Amino acid sequence: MTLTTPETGARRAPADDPVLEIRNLSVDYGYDDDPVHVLRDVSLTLGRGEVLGLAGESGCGKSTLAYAATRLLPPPGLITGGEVLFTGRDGRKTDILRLDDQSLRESRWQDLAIVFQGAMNSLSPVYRIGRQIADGILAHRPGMSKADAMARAAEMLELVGISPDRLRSYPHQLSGGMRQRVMIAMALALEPQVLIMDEPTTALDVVMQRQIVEQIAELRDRLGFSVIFITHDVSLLIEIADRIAIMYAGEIVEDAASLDVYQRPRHPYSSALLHSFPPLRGPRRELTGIPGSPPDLAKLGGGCHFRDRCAFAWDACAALAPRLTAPDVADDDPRRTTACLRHEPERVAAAGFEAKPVPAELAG
Ligand SMILES: Nc1ncnc2c1ncn2[C@@H]1O[C@H](COP(=O)(O)OP(=O)(O)OP(=O)(O)O)[C@@H](O)[C@H]1O
Repeated sequence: MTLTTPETGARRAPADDPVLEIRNLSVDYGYDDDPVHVLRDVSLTLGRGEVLGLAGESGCGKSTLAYAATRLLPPPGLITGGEVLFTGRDGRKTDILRLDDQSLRESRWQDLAIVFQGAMNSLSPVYRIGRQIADGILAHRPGMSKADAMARAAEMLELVGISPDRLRSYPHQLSGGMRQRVMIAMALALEPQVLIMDEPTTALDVVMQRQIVEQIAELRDRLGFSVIFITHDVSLLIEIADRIAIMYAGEIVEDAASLDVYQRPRHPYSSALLHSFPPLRGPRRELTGIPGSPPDLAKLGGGCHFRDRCAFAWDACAALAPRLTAPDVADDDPRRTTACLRHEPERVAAAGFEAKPVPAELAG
């Protein structure tokens, strides 16, 4: 699989032409006096044509981010701050969080489409899939004839590698992998510029996962849309993503080019996560897992939230919250960021703690 642009064959430069900018997004769950701050000041930029992977253990807030950024967050979730700026093909920026209902309905699926976890189970069992895809198209293109919508549905099925004969199939006549492809076909039918995929392959076996990931990469190369691909399996992201953001306890802790995350992780959590999943290809890595479990977001204190599970933590980590900064490693890509006090020696020293060097494992 290639991570190349169709026009130039060059690897994409990250985010110098942003299509989606999530800035300081914060989300609480609960309306009472003691809500849980699930996302805190999360910022992420998706470049045009880029595949951005978002990885982290279960419960770190990946789905919350996807739902909040698309204004699909169900109660008791509440967006408490931030912006989600979408840049259209004409260069105009709109803040999705501030769109009125009508504009939001128009924007959804046309600008930004979503395939959620278990989406394949949301197909109606009583209608043939051709009708379901065509209905989705007609909801946004009321002037289109039914025949044209059905022709478009056939075209979309072909695009995701399903024979148009299957237009007349009911969902139960398709395998799980085919149903998930139907959902991808539906999401792409209105030619959105951004596709958000939340664990789109988790329910599928490894072979099917791989086929679907390869297909998304191929479609992206062909059609030029941008993707946020969410998964807990960072190895899968190495296969598809140009850039990877690693989330932990509701915050981004590392954001870098995919190969940099894979070969040169700078955050102890990224490194630990890489050692939790077998790579899909390439040399085998020792699988060590991550000791302990993620913190309860309702009981987060100060300092670094990963410190109890981190092999490199020291007393500064209990007192200071790390900030996303350029890693303290010579010759690193200046655009990459990580949130670990090992990379903030001056701040640590200024706060009166001993500054510790970046360990060799995180400086390679
Ligand atoms: N409806 C809700 N009410 C209260 N807390 C919630 C609700 N939904 C999610 N949460 C909490 O928000 C946090 C983030 O959940 P979220 O589903 O976004 O994480 P995730 O990283 O996508 O996990 P997974 O990979 O399991 O989907 C979790 O700690 C979860 O307990």
